[in-house]
Amino acid sequence: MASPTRVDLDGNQIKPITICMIGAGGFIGSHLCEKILSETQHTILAVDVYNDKVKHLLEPAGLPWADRIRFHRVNIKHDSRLEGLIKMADLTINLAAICTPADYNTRPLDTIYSNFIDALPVVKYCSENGKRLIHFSTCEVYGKTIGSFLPKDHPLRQDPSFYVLKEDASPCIFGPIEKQRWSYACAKQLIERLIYAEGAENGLEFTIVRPFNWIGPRMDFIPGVDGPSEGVPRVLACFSNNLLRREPLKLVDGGQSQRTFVYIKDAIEAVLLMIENPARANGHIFNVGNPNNEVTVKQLAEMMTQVYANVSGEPSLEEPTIDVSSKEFYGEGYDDSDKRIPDMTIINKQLGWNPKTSLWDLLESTLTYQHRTYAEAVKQATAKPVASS
Ligand SMILES: NC(=O)c1ccc[n+]([C@@H]2O[C@H](COP(=O)([O-])OP(=O)(O)OC[C@H]3O[C@@H](n4cnc5c(N)ncnc54)[C@H](O)[C@@H]3O)[C@@H](O)[C@H]2O)c1
Ligand SMILES: O=C(O)[C@H]1O[C@H](OP(=O)(O)OP(=O)(O)OC[C@H]2O[C@@H](n3ccc(=O)[nH]c3=O)[C@H](O)[C@@H]2O)[C@H](O)[C@@H](O)[C@@H]1O
Repeated sequence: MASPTRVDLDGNQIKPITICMIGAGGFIGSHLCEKILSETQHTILAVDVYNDKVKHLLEPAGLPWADRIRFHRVNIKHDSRLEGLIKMADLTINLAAICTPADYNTRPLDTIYSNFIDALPVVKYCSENGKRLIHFSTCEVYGKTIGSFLPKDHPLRQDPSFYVLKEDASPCIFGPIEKQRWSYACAKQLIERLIYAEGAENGLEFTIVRPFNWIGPRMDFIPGVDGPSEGVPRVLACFSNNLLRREPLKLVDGGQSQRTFVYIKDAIEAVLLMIENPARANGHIFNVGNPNNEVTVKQLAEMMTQVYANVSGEPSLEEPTIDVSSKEFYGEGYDDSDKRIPDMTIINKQLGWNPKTSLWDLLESTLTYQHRTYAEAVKQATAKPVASS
């Protein structure tokens, strides 16, 4: 229930504000809308081209927050209503982006336009109208770790200063231009630099968020069920799809890359703290991740296989994984981040935030959701038609 007397981290009463949330219909946006509507009195102008993931917050009529959310079907590439919506709000949160790795090397132009060019007017309107901006960047701006350039058995690879990623100290290390995987990271880096410069030269009040593999219910789509059959979503949805269809999970280049996964509900707590503590969040770039949940992709596949067997009651396959080359899986121009451990000093100091949920627990609740939501639909989609006599 929304408490009428919410206070910020400094004990001041929080006044309800209006938030223009661009990309509100996506994975993160849908969780953020849910949180804001159920726990605060803020109002949301929800902007997206799709609303399937927030339908439950918009209908039926008479929901307790009905007068605090309005969906605007707007494509920010070409819609003159954008500036008006930003002007009506106190704060703009920009989540809109192409952000699935399968697109970075196959649709590099769309990726660069979406992550840089299309974000430009949002920054400009916020700056010109004196509005606060929370912009979603990515941990991919760090690229590869310094340690990855050392020989495999070099002892400095074990030294955290060679791999832990710090907002104010780590360099951004991308591959060559022909590795088009980096089109996304590079576009996100340039928009971060532009926002930072608007802050420095024109006084824009901004916060930049760098999410580190946030995962949970409603992430991406299951190919052939609520997304294109040939589509390649991010790893959680790829592996969920394999498990639902009882196919081996595909390990790209052996699944040796490492990731830290954070539960979406923990991460959303961090975003709410940023929204409600502008004095502590403005001018900062924040890593938001869970350094305690590190696994290789291969280990993730093994855990998901085990957890899914528990939640579905179906035994796992005898050979639950297969190796595929990145060229076969993603095509020419793919490259990978080797390891992603977020340094948590800044977010901890400014907002006192720490993630709580273990990888095992977050996989249990997420795969329970995947099973309940998709198992029947996948069964129907894969059922062989009965031969007519
Ligand atoms: N999920 C993560 O762990 C993660 C990690 C790093 C960065 N991010 C960043 O966070 C943001 C949100 O990610 P997500 O996981 O929710 O992705 P998502 O794809 O689920 O959501 C993005 C939403 O933006 C909308 N959108 C895209 N272009 C638009 C346009 N031109 N006009 C209007 N709406 C448009 C899409 O329809 C979609 O609903 C992105 O900027 C992404 O780069 C996410
Ligand atoms: O979530 C994030 O923090 C960021 O990272 C993601 O990038 P990445 O982690 O590489 O994307 P995933 O699709 O989640 O892949 C993770 C790893 O699993 C591997 N993978 C993926 C899918 C699959 O079926 N098998 C497989 O081995 C990939 O090659 C990669 O090494 C995306 O770029 C963004 O959504 C986001 O900016």
